[in-house]
Amino acid sequence: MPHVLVTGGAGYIGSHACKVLARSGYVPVTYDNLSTGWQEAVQFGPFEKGDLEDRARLDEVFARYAPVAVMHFAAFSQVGEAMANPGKYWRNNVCGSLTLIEAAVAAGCLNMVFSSTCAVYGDQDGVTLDEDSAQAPLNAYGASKRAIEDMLRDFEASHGLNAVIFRYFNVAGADPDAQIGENHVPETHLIPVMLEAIEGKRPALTVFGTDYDTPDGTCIRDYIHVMDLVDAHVLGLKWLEAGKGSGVFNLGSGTGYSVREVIEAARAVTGRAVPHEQGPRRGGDAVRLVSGSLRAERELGWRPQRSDLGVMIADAWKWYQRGPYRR
Ligand SMILES: NC(=O)c1ccc[n+]([C@@H]2O[C@H](COP(=O)([O-])OP(=O)(O)OC[C@H]3O[C@@H](n4cnc5c(N)ncnc54)[C@H](O)[C@@H]3O)[C@@H](O)[C@H]2O)c1
Ligand SMILES: O=c1ccn([C@@H]2O[C@H](COP(=O)(O)OP(=O)(O)O[C@H]3O[C@H](CO)[C@H](O)[C@H](O)[C@H]3O)[C@@H](O)[C@H]2O)c(=O)[nH]1
Repeated sequence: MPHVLVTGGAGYIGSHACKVLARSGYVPVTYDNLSTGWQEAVQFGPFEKGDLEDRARLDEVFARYAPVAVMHFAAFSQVGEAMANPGKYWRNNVCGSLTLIEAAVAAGCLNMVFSSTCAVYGDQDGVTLDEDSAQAPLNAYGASKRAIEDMLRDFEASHGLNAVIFRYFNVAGADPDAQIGENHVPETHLIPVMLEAIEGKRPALTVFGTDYDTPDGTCIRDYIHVMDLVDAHVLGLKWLEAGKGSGVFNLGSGTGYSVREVIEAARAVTGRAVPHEQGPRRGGDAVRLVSGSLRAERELGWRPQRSDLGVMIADAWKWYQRGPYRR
């Protein structure tokens, strides 16, 4: 069976990708330094511990498995942390990706699926975003991802590297079997933070800003189920294997929900109130990020199945109740 090198395969999205790759006839080889990931999440193929910046280790792993492609998830990805410590983001995300890309090209592995983000767009004043929207990242995280996109284009021009770039909106939910799920320490993402507040693991959810120019004053995001997202990755891999070249695709549901609407949906799904309080705006947050593109559906044949807000929260809740991985 063909091998796929999955950087960040011990993390939230990467581990779900490994599950879907394994059932699609590939052997996912996880390459991860466990900085934010979990060895317990690596259940669907071999694990190679290593850092993106360790070129010798990468060369060894490419030589050992001769992967047909790389799925590159490994990165730091918290907006708040990127505002406080931009150097950490430029070094890990950009320098790490450069080392990986050079190693892939040297090994003759010229297909890459890359995790980018809607944070490359920044705030576009209430516009729904398609792949050609202007880019103005508001933080070092989004800027680091935009730089990697540029890097991939340069390596395509000079070395024939083909890249499918996916710009994710807000990824949510968990494996419906609850075998794997989202587990960040500390957790910063809205839905798992809400579930922690419901369970009393934190006193309350702080709503970051209630004075935005939106119908209820809170930020609007487009949530996409992690299983739908990783299904798109397998389609992207097949696109590359079919020799269709590089492409950029938004991955979102096209529907925006405010923070208050997500809180209400969590109450409806769990039957429990979400303890919450109003707080100041969080630096680096865009007001509204919603995908306005059907390119992935049109060109890849992608059909999201589980990206209803209630289903995403129900799957995250089921995983949360099973009990997350522990350090
Ligand atoms: N979660 C979201 O909503 C979201 C949205 C847009 C984009 N993304 C992107 O998706 C990707 C995966 O995000 P996630 O939520 O699964 O994050 P995660 O933190 O759960 O997973 C990232 C994984 O990468 C590993 N890693 C980080 N730096 C590494 C390095 N230098 N060498 C080796 N391994 C390293 C971590 O240990 C972790 O297992 C990231 O690139 C992120 O920017 C996520
Ligand atoms: O405790 C919290 C956590 C979040 N929020 C709000 O909930 C919304 C979603 O916040 P998340 O932290 O869950 O997600 P982000 O939109 O900040 O970030 C996500 O989208 C980004 C693009 O903007 C990046 O791609 C990032 O990796 C991905 O997690 C935001 O309006 C945020 O202000 C709160 O009010 N309280």
